[in-house]
Amino acid sequence: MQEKIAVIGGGSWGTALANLLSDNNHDVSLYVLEEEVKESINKKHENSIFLKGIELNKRLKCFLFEELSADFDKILWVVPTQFTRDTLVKFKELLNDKHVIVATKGIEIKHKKFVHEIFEEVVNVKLSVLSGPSFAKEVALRKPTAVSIASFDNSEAKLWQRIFSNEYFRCYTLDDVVGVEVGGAMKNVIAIATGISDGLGFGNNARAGIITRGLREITRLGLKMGGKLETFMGLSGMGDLVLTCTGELSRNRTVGIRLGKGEKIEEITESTKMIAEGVYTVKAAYELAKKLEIEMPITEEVYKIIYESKDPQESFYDIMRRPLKEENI
Ligand SMILES: NC(=O)c1ccc[n+]([C@@H]2O[C@H](COP(=O)([O-])OP(=O)(O)OC[C@H]3O[C@@H](n4cnc5c(N)ncnc54)[C@H](O)[C@@H]3O)[C@@H](O)[C@H]2O)c1
Ligand SMILES: O=P(O)(O)OC[C@H](O)CO
Repeated sequence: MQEKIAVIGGGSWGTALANLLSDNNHDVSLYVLEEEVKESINKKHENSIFLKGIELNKRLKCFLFEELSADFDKILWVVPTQFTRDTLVKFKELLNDKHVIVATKGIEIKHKKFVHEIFEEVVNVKLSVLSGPSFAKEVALRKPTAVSIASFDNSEAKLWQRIFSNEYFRCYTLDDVVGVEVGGAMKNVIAIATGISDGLGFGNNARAGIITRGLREITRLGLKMGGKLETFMGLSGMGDLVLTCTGELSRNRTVGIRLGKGEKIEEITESTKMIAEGVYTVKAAYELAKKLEIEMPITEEVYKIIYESKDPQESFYDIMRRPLKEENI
C-alpha cells in the first residue's frame, strides 16, 4: 500500500532513506534545514551537500523544516541526536499521536537520554526505531542491506517493516527498543576507538580486541538499561559494531583515525558538515557509566582523548595495564 510519509532531517541518512521509501512507491516529502539542500534535491535530484554525486529518485520532493504541516500520519525522524530535543519541541503539535520511526543513533549530552527517551519526554507518538549496519551511501546506491526495526508495539514494527522492506533493504522486527538504541549509539564510540588504534599504527589484533571488548562494554550498559542480551548479538549490536569499526565509509572511524594520527578534535569536527555522533555520545556515555557504576574502559579512554586531550597512545597502554581479570565478567 502506498503511504504518505514525511522524513524529517536531510543529512545523508535521511536522504538515503527518503530515496529508499520513494523507490518503494510511497509519497515521500523530505524536510530539511538548509535551503541549498532543498534546491539541490528539487532541481538536480541530488543532495549535493550531504550525499554528493548520487542520483535520487525523481519522485522525492524536498521542503524546508518550517514548511512541515499536520498532513502526515507517518513520520521518519533523522535529525542528529543533539538537535533532536529542540527540533522536536518545535514540531510537537504536528507529531502528537502519529506513527513515528526514529533512525537517529546517539545519546543526548545534556540530559543523557537515548532518542526514544527524548521522544517519550516531549511528545506522545506511536514510536519505533530503525538501526543496524547501514551506510547511507550504500543504501542510496541500492546495495543490499539488513536492519532491525524495534517497537514496544509489535504491530508498529510490522507496519514499518512492510513500508521499508524491498529487494535491497531487508528489515527484521523485534521488541527491544532499548537494546537496539544502546547498540546503535555505542558502536560509534567503539568505532572511534578502533580508528584511533589504526591511526596509531596498531594492527589487526588490536582492532579485533577492541571490537570484542567493546561489545562487552555495550552489552554491560545495555543490560543495565533494560536491553536484551540477544539484541547485542544482532544487526543493531554486533552487526553495526563490525561495520562501523571496519568500514572505510564510517565518519566515526575516520574521526578516530585522524585523532590517532595526532589531529585535534576541533580541527576534525570543523573540517566537515557531517556529524560523527560518537564524539558527543561518548561524553554522555562516560557520565552515564559513572552514574550507573558500569566499567567501560574503552569508552572512558575515548572520552579522555576527546575531552581531556589525553595522548591516545598513553590511553591504549593504560587500558592494557589494568589489573588482569577473567574474560566473562
Ligand atoms: N549517514 C549514515 O550512514 C547513517 C546511517 C545510519 C544512521 N545514521 C544516523 O542518522 C542521524 C543523522 O545523521 P546523518 O548522517 O543523516 O547526518 P549528516 O552528518 O549527513 O548531516 C548532518 C545533519 O545535521 C543537521 N543539522 C545540523 N545542524 C542542525 C541543527 N541546528 N538543527 C537540526 N539539524 C541540524 C543537518 O541539517 C544534516 O541533516 C545520526 O544520528 C547518524 O548517526 C547515519
Ligand atoms: O558513518 P558513521 O560512523 O556515522 O556510521 C554510519 C552508520 O551508523 C553505520 O551503520
